[in-house]
Amino acid sequence: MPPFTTFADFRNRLSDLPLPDAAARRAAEERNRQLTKPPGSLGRLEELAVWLAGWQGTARPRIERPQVALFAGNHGVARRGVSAYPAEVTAQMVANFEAGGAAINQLARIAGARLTVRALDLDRPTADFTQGPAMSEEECCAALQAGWEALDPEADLLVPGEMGIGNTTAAAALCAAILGGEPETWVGRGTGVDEAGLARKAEAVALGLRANPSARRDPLEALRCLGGREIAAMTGAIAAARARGVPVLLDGFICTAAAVVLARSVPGGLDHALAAHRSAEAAHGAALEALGLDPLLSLGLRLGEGTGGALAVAVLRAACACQDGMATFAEAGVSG
Ligand SMILES: O=C(O)c1ccc[n+]([C@@H]2O[C@H](COP(=O)([O-])O)[C@@H](O)[C@H]2O)c1
Ligand SMILES: Cc1cc2nc[nH]c2cc1C
Repeated sequence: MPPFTTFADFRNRLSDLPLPDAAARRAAEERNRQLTKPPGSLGRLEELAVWLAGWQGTARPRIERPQVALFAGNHGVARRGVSAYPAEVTAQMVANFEAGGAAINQLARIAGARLTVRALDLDRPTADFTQGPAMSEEECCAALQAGWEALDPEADLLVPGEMGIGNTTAAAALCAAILGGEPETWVGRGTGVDEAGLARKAEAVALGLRANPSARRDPLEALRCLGGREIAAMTGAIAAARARGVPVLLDGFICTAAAVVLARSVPGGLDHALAAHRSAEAAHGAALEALGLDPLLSLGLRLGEGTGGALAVAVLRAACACQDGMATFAEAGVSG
């Protein structure tokens, strides 16, 4: 397939989306009813098994090849004192991911997930969005395309992850433009900024909305004007997974902002996604609520990198193990 170079190409690629298999869902519900437990006693695990059954087209779904697709990008807005860390940390952490020394390397390993890392033009930060658009449509499409291509054709579950100093400010601006509300309600402590840093973040978001009036008109335009390359790449990867019917576990606030773009630009675009966790970033709960997503975990994480998503793979595996391995009442001779 040719790479998309316009937002229209991107939308076209998502015009005919697969639906979950209703017969497989019913078969999974039927099997679930026969397993040796009181109905509903495995709580959300039961819903997860049925949900996965729909996407995998089988009553006994399994997670065999999960992928954590990690993207890194640099942000012009980082020059405005909106992060507790300098922008060089983005590239330094990419080296750390490649050497196996970051949190996500450990969590992807114990999740049995393949970790792929894609750094996007780190020596060419996006433009400072308080002065005008962060990216051209061409640049934004190149990042969407990089994300689309990063999805492993053999993956049966995707966890998008990100690293980008300053990106909680970009994510806050995206949420404000697409979901509405005041800048102050969307900014949070990120990597750990103080009160003054928080005020600079709110100001940057307010200036960004003023400097980019087109951002409120269209979610992909918001992505171009206020987002960043790693955010656009996550949108592209989540979209590629949707086109292939591969389930997605969303990570923290920045990943959720990338998902907001897709949810609000393509009908049903996020039907294949669950929220892995609610991060400690103040506005993450509100962003999840706007998407109608109820997070699986809440562990106070605020790291990004796909860490919350990688942790939640174990929850999906647990749902599959029970659905597949439990005996039925008839098999076990247990009175139903
Ligand atoms: O995932 C989250 O909810 C999350 C919350 C706070 C910070 N982060 C990570 O921290 C970086 C952004 O923080 P900041 O303060 O530089 O905007 C970026 O690399 C994210 O992966 C991630
Ligand atoms: C050290 C460090 C690691 C990170 N991983 C994701 N975001 C990060 C931000 C910092 C500062």
